[in-house]
Amino acid sequence: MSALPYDPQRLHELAGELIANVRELAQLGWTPATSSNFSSRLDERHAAITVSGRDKGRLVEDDIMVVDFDGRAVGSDHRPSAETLLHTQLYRRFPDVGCILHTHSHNQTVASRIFSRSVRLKGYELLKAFRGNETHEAAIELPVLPNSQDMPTLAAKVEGLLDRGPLWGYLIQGHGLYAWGRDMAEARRHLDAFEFLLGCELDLRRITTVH
Ligand SMILES: CSC[C@@H](O)[C@@H](O)C(=O)COP(=O)(O)O
Ligand SMILES: [Zn+2]
Repeated sequence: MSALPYDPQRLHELAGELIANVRELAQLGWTPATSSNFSSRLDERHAAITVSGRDKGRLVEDDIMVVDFDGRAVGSDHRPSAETLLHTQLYRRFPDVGCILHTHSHNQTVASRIFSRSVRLKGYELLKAFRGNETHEAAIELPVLPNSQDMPTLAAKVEGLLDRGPLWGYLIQGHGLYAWGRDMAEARRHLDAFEFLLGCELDLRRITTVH
């Protein structure tokens, strides 16, 4: 029996899934210069999360560590992602959140600087990619938060947003996107949909500006 307070076999499986998915995201250019961080819920008290500062395009199993929901390293002395609190706050608050993906793509970064408070996504068939949306006639808000290096400040702003209604993600100004879901597949779907729709919104802005 393992002395660890989590299931090491489950950690191994989740690490494999994180590594495979993050590699794809890195190949898309969404994790430049060691940016971005990723996690999966391990159980009701622990998450597997990327070690801070690692090259997300070249992750190996040692680059995935365990934290408890207070953000403390468990079973290793690695330093967890600088933004661990933005992950653990979602795991604590929503028992059905199973995976959180944070990326710094070009579209996400540009959009986060152009749209000041939120991006309203409306009239797209792809809105149905977001859990709970059945029709393109819906509109969803992607909030934009001011950036901060102070994670408790950022996390408090996120809590305020979460109090207002359902969210699938948020942008941080000049920084990137957080998206989540019940599992990796759903979190990827939400992340991919946000990326695609932000690209559309940026193109629409360009076209409108040219004419
Ligand atoms: C390399 S700058 C990006 C970081 O400051 C941060 O925003 C980020 O996404 C990655 O931080 P990390 O501590 O590796 O999880
Ligand atoms: Zn970041």
